[in-house]
Amino acid sequence: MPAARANVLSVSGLTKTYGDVEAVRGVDFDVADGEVFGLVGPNGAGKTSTLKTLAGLLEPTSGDVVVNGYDVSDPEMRRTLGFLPEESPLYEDMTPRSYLRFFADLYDVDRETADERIASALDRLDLDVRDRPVGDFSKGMKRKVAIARSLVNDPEVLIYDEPASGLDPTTTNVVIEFTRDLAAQGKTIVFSAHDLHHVESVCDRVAIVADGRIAAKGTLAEIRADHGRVEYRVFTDVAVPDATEVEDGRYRTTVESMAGVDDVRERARAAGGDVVDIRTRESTLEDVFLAVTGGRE
Ligand SMILES: Nc1ncnc2c1ncn2[C@@H]1O[C@H](COP(=O)(O)OP(=O)(O)OP(=O)(O)O)[C@@H](O)[C@H]1O
Repeated sequence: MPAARANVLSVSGLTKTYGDVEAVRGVDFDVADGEVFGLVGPNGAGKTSTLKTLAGLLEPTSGDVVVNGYDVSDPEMRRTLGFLPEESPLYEDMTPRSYLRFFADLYDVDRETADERIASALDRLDLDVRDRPVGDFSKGMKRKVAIARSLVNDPEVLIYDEPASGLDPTTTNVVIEFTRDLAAQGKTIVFSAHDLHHVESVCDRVAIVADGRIAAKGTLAEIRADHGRVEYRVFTDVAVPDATEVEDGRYRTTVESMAGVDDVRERARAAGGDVVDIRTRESTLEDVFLAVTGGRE
């Protein structure tokens, strides 16, 4: 059995309130070294508040957040992580190169190392235009510059708030592939997303957040086992109670257990027909998401 990886990030009993609004109401999770952890949830669930707290930009109302061995209130902690905010305003007059050099200087990265990191990130993100002001850039190009910015200090931990939201499909793919690359290099990544397919394709573990709480958490297999269910679609050649006619003379009944399948078979035989096909369907992450969040998008 491989040795357990150390936790790089640990959140316990986190709450965040804004006046009367309880945005985060007791969130707990740990993220191991090199793991990709996804937060998904409907609008207003508390994802951004949680991520900004992890990045040291918001003070928790209560609870403990430890990143890379630092309490989140320790300014040193911020040097060890890279944060990509949901909206990242850039200095519009600067070129990507001058903008990214400016941030590298803030982290005391020497010029040669900074230029190597900047070129490598922009190459991998497919951003060729480097000498025009960022103000002329499309949303996708600006997002790539913001992603490169999160890497200038070569952080171990990356906190990305909806890295691919609002981007066209090509740019989305570049960003998702890039996130995968970072994971393959061993970075620890916590990110939020609306698109469940991104989460499914990139994350080792996921938390589904609703109303400031974690409604489900674990690997996709664990979440499915805890919250999902198996459906059996039983096809018969005669009508049985509760069946839907799917084509001429072929009926479908959906049940949730083998006993249910047997029941349909008995009824079909009693009606002079039989079961002609059975298909099983396991819950997808989307089914679980809709079930645990009460169907909110
Ligand atoms: N600065 C603030 N002042 C007051 N309320 C806030 C503030 N920031 C967030 N909220 C409220 O806190 C709740 C959680 O917001 P948050 O942005 O953390 O959710 P989210 O899951 O990231 O949503 P989205 O997917 O829409 O970005 C919402 O009800 C939001 O209106």
